[in-house]
Amino acid sequence: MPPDAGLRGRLSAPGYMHMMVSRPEQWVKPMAVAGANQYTFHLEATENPGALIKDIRENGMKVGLAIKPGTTVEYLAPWANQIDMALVMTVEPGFGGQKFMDDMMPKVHWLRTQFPSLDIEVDGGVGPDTIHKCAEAGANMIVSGSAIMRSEDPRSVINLLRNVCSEAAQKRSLDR
Ligand SMILES: O=C(CO)[C@H](O)[C@H](O)COP(=O)(O)O
Repeated sequence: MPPDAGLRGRLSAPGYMHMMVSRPEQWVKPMAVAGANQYTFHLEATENPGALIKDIRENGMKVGLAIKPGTTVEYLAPWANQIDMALVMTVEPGFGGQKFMDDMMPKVHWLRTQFPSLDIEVDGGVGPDTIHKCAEAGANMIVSGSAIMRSEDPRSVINLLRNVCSEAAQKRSLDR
């Protein structure tokens, strides 16, 4: 998205930016100016996550922190109390249509156990066949591309994904 002032308020959904880029520091200001509400960067892409978190907040955005499949959740944990959302990638970043990695679910489960009120997102290969695993592990935000776009009934897929997540969240809150 090119830097363009004034998107905030004109977007029908929050402007959540997932920056799969190197040197994420350089896009904070342009995204804020463009109207982004949340800026998610990859832990692997910066040498100073603390400074970047501070900069994102000072630019009026919420903070998301993503980890690639090869990064263990212990690297994210020290930042968890300073962020709004943890993003566990369930494919290698790059392109849609890849196979969901089941073995990322222990990361989600661990984060949910340690940080009950943190937003936890999964991204990659999420659809009707995999959503139950994500929701049961504790994800409350999902990214789904192919499963929706390739469906003959995208609306029903979206509804299913939403319902599975909200039922799991409701169950968790009753169990607490
Ligand atoms: O950007 C991605 C990977 O880099 C996402 O995984 C992708 O956009 C979501 O698509 P899909 O549901 O097809 O995995």
